[in-house]
Amino acid sequence: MTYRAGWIHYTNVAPILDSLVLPPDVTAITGVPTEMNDALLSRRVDIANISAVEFIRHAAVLEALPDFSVAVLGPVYSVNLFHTRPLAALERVALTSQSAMSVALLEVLLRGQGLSPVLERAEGTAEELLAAGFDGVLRIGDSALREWYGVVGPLTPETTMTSLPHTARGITVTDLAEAWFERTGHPFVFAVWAYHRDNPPPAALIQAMREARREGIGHLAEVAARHARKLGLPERVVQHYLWNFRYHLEAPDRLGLAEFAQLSVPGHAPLRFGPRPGAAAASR
Ligand SMILES: C=C(O[C@@H]1C=C(C(=O)O)C=C[C@H]1O)C(=O)O
Repeated sequence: MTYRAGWIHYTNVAPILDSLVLPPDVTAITGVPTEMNDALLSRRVDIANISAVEFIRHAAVLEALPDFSVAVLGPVYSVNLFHTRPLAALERVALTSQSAMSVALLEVLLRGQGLSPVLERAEGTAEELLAAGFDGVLRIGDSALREWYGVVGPLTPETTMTSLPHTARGITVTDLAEAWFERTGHPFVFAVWAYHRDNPPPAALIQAMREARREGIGHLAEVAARHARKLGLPERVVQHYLWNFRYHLEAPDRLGLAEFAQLSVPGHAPLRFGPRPGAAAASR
């Protein structure tokens, strides 16, 4: 039987997905996070890199690969709240319909500070929505990275990604993963590779994904150069953006995930992960 994968193919997963050679009998479709979340939950696909909050919400039926994540420790650059007033004064915030995870993170961060602006779904660029009367706009993925750089860039030979300002031209960019780090000291996990517990992926697919990730990370400069051209961003920006991700769901990432799970879905079912690489061989 064919095993169906659903990939969120933002630039941040390029180091895993770009060199992936699917084994025979595995097919793949692509889409934005909310589409892939739905596709997995309604079983239109069998495995997907989904918003981690959906994995938490459906922990009773889902399991995740033990060593794959889209996570960061500190800024992520592509999950941004663009705002024209201080956070405490926000009244009306536009949310993208592409995202589940970042919306949940924004809610946790706002609630943690006792803030409750009106949150509304609305599509458009940050500058369009700010001009349309929103005082905050949440954006994710490639367009958020581009818009961030458009507001706070350009890099000069003397500056680095981390030294760029947070405010320029009257717009402040709050990087939600950086805000999470400041609050918790932990990484933030945006996505995990999840599947229904009764339908785990074939070993050949997991193996192919691990090989693809090794290849991608080993050739990060080339991956970054290719995507920089597509995005219309300097290579330096995309290279920094990509090396900054944590793709292996390591112990610190799991800590961050568990902490977020407790805050966002109190009383959730235990989070389950498939066997770690080499676990079967080691226990024989
Ligand atoms: C960091 C990002 O992570 C993505 C954000 C997601 C979400 O907000 O629901 C889901 C999957 C992640 O790969 C990003 O795309 O900017």
